[in-house]
Amino acid sequence: SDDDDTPIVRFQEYLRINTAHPNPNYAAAVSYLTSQARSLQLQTTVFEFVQGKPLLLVTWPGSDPSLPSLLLNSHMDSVPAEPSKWIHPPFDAHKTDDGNIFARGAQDDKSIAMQYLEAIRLLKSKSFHPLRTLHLSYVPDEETGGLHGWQMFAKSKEFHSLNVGFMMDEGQASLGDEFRVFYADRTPWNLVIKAVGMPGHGSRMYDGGAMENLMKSVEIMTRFRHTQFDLVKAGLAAHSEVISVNPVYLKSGIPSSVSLTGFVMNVQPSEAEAGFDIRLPPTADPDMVRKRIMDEWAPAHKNMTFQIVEKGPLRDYVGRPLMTPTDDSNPWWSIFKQAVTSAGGRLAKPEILSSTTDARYIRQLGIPVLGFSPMANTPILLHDHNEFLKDSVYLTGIKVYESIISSLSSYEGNSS
Ligand code: MET
Ligand SMILES: [Zn+2]
Ligand SMILES: [Zn+2]
Repeated sequence: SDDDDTPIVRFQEYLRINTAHPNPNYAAAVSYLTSQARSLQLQTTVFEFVQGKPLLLVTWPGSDPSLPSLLLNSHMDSVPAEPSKWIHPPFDAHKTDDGNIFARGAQDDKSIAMQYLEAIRLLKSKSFHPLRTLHLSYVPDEETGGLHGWQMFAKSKEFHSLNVGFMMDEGQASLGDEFRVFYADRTPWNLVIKAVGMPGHGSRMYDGGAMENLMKSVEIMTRFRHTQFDLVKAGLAAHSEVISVNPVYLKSGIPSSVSLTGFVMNVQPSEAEAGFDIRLPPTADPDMVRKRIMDEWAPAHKNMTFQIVEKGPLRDYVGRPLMTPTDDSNPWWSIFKQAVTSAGGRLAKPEILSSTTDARYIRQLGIPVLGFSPMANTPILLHDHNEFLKDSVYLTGIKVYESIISSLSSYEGNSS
């Protein structure tokens, strides 16, 4: 019946596929999206740059395939959810009487994944034909940093052959009436620092233990963190404009029994480590941060070691910061803005995203990318408990993409 095949029901079906780490069910997601795309007579291709991590490309050929194409991206994976902390199970996609659909991924970013397809459905029902070819990409591994997803895709001849002129990726919900739009991200570094020191009896006070060495570093890092956070608190910078340094784990101590009463607590360990989520804005100087880590945060003369995993680029191949122009120098920006307006939407001032998306891998190639998830009047719940999206907000987003796709794909200009 009509009731069990509506845009909302299809959104719920996609949300019920558990693609949360550490075991995202990519096969089920690809299969569902493929069947949706085929039902719209779209072409589908699956790439598998890394075994078990498929990437689905959906294509709506334009009437002039020689023009640079458009790409709308979303990632299939989600961060984990703690079901016991949710008021509705995170993979039930339960819809409340007031229309809120609860699911991990409802905002980040399964909404846009399905809105793209629903917008195409509307356009096809109106016999719209794109001039430029439109691609949708459904990618793995975003939440872990994209090393097995977009990092590989962006380097591939398969991507190059798509001749992408402009791309859109995920954005973030907006508390107010205006949609938010992002022209840059911060780049993540994962930093692990390790300290070693003399082990000893738990009752002894001595200098240079591993825990002490680690904690001294953590103090120094905390001071740096405050210099950055103070700028934000004083209103001198946005979160996205400073370098964030946040501890995400501490690990040390003698592995021992589970019960506290039977727990050995009288050995000072000989090794201790801490992990940090660091985010660098596009204008940050990575060498300054590397130098600080070497000289102050994990200095070799204090027997400390460190490892940085740089999850993605900070600059494009010419050495410019990864920022997409949001002025008249970028025709895609003007078309996008006009398309949102003509769908009845309003845009907030363009921002840098304080978190990170796969867009950095595509901006590195010199291709303009805007981050956008049309969710106005919505609490920002990505990665949080009880992530939800209201049905009416979701449906409005489909109309917004209908306008965006129709405008962008009709653009005749020959600028890439
Ligand atoms: C660690 S790479 C980025 C993953 C995720 N989008 C985040 O911002 O945390
Ligand atoms: Zn996301
Ligand atoms: Zn996320």
